[in-house]
Amino acid sequence: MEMVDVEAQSMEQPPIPNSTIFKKANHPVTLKFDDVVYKIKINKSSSYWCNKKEKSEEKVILKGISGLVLPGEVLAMLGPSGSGKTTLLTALGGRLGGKLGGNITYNGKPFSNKMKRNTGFVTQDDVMYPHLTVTETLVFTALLRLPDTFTKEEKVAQAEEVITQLGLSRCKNSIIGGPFLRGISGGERKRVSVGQEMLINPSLLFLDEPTSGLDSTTAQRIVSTLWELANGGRTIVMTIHQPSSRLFYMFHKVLLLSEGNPLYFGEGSEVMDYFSSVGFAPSMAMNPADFLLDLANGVAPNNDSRENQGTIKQNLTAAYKNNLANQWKMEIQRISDLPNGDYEAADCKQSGRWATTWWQQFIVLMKRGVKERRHEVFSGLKVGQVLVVAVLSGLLWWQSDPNHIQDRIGLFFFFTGFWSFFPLFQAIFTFPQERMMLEKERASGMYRLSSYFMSRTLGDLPMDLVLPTVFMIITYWMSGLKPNALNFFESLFALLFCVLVSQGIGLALGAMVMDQKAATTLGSVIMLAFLLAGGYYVQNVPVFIGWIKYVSVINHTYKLQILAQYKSSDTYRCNGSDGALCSVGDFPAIKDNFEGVGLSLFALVIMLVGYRLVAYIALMRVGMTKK
Ligand SMILES: Nc1ncnc2c1ncn2[C@@H]1O[C@H](COP(=O)(O)OP(=O)(O)OP(=O)(O)O)[C@@H](O)[C@H]1O
Repeated sequence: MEMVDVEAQSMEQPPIPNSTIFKKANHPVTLKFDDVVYKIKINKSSSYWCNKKEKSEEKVILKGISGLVLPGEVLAMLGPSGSGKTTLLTALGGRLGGKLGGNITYNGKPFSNKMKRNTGFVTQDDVMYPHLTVTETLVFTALLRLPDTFTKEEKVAQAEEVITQLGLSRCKNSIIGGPFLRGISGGERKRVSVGQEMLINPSLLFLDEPTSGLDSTTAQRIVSTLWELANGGRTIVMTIHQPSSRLFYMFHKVLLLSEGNPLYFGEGSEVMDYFSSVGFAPSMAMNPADFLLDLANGVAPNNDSRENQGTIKQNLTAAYKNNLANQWKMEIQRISDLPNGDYEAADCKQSGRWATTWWQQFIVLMKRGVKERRHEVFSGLKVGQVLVVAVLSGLLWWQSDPNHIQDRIGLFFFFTGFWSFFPLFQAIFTFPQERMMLEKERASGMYRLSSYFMSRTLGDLPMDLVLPTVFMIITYWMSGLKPNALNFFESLFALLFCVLVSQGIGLALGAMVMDQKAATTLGSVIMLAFLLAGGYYVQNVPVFIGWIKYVSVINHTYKLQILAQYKSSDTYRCNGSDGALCSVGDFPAIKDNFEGVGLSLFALVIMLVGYRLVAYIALMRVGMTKK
């Protein structure tokens, strides 16, 4: 109920007439697509029962689609589920790689980075950070996507203007929300998604099902907004499932698809006449969109027997080829492309592929990350967990006797184990959780991967290092380890090294696997192997498996922890407090740890950099699109 009220209230807002956002398009685009064919290879699943082998097969998703959209026009692509609408939209938006045939041009040129900056793409899922407010979402997008020719104040003003124009003023300070977090309504969220693209004032705008899941009034408002945008000389292409007749008549052009075949392309207002002319007139007055979807499903008026459905689709495909295909091919040839001169010239000034500098991207992404994750980083649960473990271990080892070497090395091993597992499992979710956002933003060329990577890995670092430091202060002094600043800082240094390397392993696993469940399973197996080879449980390892200890972060940091407290020449009373003095260097469980310190430090440095490099390389495949 509350949702409806907010929606209704925001709809009452009148548009501002002198808006720059709704003014004319900067660089109008004529979009032509001729005979677009898209094929994919699919692995035909083998039959379990017949024990057949797996075969790969080519599937044709788009079977020769042509069309033309001029500046000022809205093209709606209709068709049943699976007919190829999203695939075609993605192809036209320059985001589809693979076997794409045919010819797609934008003012006579293929898709380029320049065109990318002039293109908005609103995906079906509204991928946004749930904890940011509407204003924060749009301002951060403006700061990243608008070029440096705008000042920071102008970018913020542009975001404010989009908020007003899209009727979002009443919810501008509300959070976006997500599956488990109540935020703005679905219609408002969709408008924020559109707003993110509007910020760059694109002349070409693609939208995948912008009205799905919305009530007809909200859908009407969104399509009206798009219609107004088209009026300013923009070229708008959208997919839509089942528009009401009110909406249908707002589309300048309509493309009807069925199983990848075009059944109609042309003026929306002429579609009913066309189908009547080829023998398919509705038997009663009905919403044209319903009628078209029936036809695309092979359901003709007064004839819905299943056997005829295939034949009807074939007839409609043939009718399109005979009546419309050539006509549109000629039209595509006839319509001359808009000159690109001023656009190219303007673009030359904005050199390079990115709207902003590396440093600006880094700073904005860092600020956005801190805002989005403030609740997570300062989570009471996380801090509480660390404090409880610190106090508990401090109590268990309370003022431990220095002569009880076995107890003490147990404590060092516990430090190391806990601070390997904890940061690894925190870091492992980082990239799988952000995958959709990264894909969306990288596809629209918002920032470099390196600036994102650095901001994401450095952003939480202070807090990531504060927690182990607090842990060490509590446990170190409670357990009565050497009361000396040098020893304390050496132990702390070893612990922080362990945290950073384990974090790197988590980041790399998450980025490589990109699946939270699989990554955690893999992470626990790897860490368990490192723990077992850590040098505490077993010292006499068979040679063929002994190499594990060289790659075990736990083994190297455990060694540093021991060295922070003991020298091999130190002595202890080996038979209780009155016993004889023995050398620590001879203590069986640690005697091997007094050698190879340099090697351990070197191995840790390599791991510190190496795992992050692996994570970076693994991320390079995310958001890779055709250019
Ligand atoms: N990468 C892929 N692998 C396998 N099948 C694919 C792939 N991409 C597309 N398809 C298939 O291509 C067809 C068209 O998909 P597409 O998503 O374009 O349809 P759609 O008309 O947008 O459907 P919907 O309205 O349900 O979103 C579907 O049968 C889909 O399963």
